Amino acid sequence: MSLGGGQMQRSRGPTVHHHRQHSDNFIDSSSTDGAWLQGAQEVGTRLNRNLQRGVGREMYLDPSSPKIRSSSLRMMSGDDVFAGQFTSGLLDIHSFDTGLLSEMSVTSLYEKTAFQRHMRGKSYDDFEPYSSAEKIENKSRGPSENSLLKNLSSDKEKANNVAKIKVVVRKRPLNKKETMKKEEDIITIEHPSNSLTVHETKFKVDLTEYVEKHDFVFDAVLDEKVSNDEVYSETVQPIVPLIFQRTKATCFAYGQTGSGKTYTMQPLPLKASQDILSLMRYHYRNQGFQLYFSFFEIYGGKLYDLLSDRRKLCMREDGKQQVCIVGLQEYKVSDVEAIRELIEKGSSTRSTGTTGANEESSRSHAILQLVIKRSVDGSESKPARPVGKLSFIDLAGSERGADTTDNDKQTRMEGAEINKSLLALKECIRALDSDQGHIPFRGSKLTEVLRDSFVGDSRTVMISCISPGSGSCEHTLNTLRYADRVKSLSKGNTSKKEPAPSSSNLRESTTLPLASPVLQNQASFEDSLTDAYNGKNRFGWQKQREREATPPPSKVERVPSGREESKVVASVYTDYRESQLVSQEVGADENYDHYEEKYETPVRLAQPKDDKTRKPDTRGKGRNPQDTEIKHLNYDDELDALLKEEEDLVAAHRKQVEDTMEIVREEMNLLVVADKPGTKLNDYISRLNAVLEQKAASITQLQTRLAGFQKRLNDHNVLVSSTQ
Ligand SMILES: Nc1ncnc2c1ncn2[C@@H]1O[C@H](COP(=O)(O)OP(=O)(O)OP(=O)(O)O)[C@@H](O)[C@H]1O
Repeated sequence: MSLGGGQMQRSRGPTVHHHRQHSDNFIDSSSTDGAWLQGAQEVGTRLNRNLQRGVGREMYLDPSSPKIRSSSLRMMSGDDVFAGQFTSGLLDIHSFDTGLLSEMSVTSLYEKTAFQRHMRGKSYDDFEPYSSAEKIENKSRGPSENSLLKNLSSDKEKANNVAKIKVVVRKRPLNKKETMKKEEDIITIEHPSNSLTVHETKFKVDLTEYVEKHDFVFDAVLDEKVSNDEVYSETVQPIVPLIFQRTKATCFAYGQTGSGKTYTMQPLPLKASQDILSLMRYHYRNQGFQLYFSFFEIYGGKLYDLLSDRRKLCMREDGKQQVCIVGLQEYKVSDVEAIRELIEKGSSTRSTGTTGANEESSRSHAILQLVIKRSVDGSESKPARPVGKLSFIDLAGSERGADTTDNDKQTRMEGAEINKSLLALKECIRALDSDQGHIPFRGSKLTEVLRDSFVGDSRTVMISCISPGSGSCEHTLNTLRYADRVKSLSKGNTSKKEPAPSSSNLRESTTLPLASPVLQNQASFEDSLTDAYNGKNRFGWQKQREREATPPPSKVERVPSGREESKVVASVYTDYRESQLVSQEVGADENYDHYEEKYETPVRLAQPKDDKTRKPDTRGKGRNPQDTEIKHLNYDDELDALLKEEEDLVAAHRKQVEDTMEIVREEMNLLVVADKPGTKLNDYISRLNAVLEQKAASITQLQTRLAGFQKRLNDHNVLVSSTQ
């Protein structure tokens, strides 16, 4: 097997690691600041210092989150260090004035094919993604843009083949802590097949060490040498053009604390914004598209606006079951610089805490949304209505629920909430991918908020982040199993079972080809509408048109475009009272783009699991209670199966411990009898004790998880009985 990335080292020597990406607090422990905005965002951090000074001080004084430690504090404490220091990248940004550049026609862009090149391995520097991106935009024919336009030029048919769910795994390099602890890199990656193997060290009952291999296959597997730019071109870039065609796309990172979720997610929105703005500027020029930005977090089941002093938000459902986030500030943005500032501002306000694995660990799910709107007649003077949405979710660490070392009440509550939402998210994705009529979005706040991303023409990209160290083996396997389950039900593979661990069980890839999402060659927006009307859009375009007469959301802050003004805008905050009133109005008017047709869709008749060809009936309006019951039963069955699996796991572990203890007792008896000077009996006993402790710890963890499952099952039953 050719080893991509970190070769597993069975020797105990220092493990070689790659350190291609800039990270102050990675490997070099002298600095531990920065998570969401780390490394590549230093430039922005410096630029945004004034903004932080002006508005950041009260943000972390929220009494409802006593454990929250805002990174604003730390950033502000470093003012002296950064004052007046700008990198050349930043100066480069300012040396360009996009407004003065003449716009290049799409045709001429296509002619510049010599400039088109594949992003992988040749992308612009990770250290200054924003400045580089800005330069590319201004040059009008940089790789990012051309890559996008290339997508646009391909056959439209292929767009329909873009997988609804794409599961990508990213492995980070060993960090300094792991290296110091002499942890081995236990992940090997094989590139052409996108397969990955976890080498888990285990002990037989006679305490002989052996390695168990767990093989997985995903849509893409990215090793520690892959840059953030490459991550972007592999994950989000292909779906950017689709959001101009009424697609709701969601990209989220999943994985244990410290595995690189924030590091991975943080640059993506900005890169996506860059591409969106380029498309608006060149491909959809003068078609009235506008880009809106919002950023909030879900912490302990509550919503907070990260761009508005962590103001508490409420989620309400209107009469048509549309979710409105009351009070959420949306910013109209028209240049990358403004977006960067907003990202920085929101990130510095996010709830973080310190864990053993990560100095600045995210305690919340952060949701950053880019909404494309379009004014009714294509002119910017008229109110805009939402067209498509791209949501980025940086999830809290996946292992929080099983975190037994940090088990104060608040952490346990955080863990319970996080577990609940992760399970609910998985259920929604699975339902979504198997075209089920019923999407269980009520399972958690997270999925409720993302409700409109789970209906209609949606796309989901899941980036599973894993730590390579042997000390994280169990969490890594959990992450990969979660990812595997999300993927395994997609496109004809209904197996829920994870592969039996062995060295030769590499499964066939369940993935679809990584087709570029494609739009019609130089298609106009009107062309897209025609396609939607012809049945490609499950929302029903007719209704959409009727609703277009509805006034637009008045909660949107009108942001003047241009670099100078954008800074002002980023720090403008409307009066709380006013925004509440306006937001409530918005909710009442239901003037957000509604896709109520989908929500009113009757739950379809349960179909045989192997019948993949039948499509759900999304046209009728009637609701058959019997069908609903069947659906709920199916959902119950799934949860029961999950629970059963978990119980079996616990039982298996318990049995293993009992067997081991039995053997230990027998062995000890023999050894005690045979003990003579030099038999190293004590060594032997302490090794046995270590094994027992390890087993006991994993049983405790499993029991905690089991309790979580049971609670969710109860919640679920309550929910089912209340909806019946
Ligand atoms: N691919 C990578 N290359 C270099 N450094 C990385 C990479 N991934 C993560 N890191 C570093 O690892 C540390 C932890 O990463 P990060 O904060 O993104 O983890 P996380 O999964 O978001 O954790 P949490 O769930 O606790 O918030 C950071 O210092 C980050 O710079």
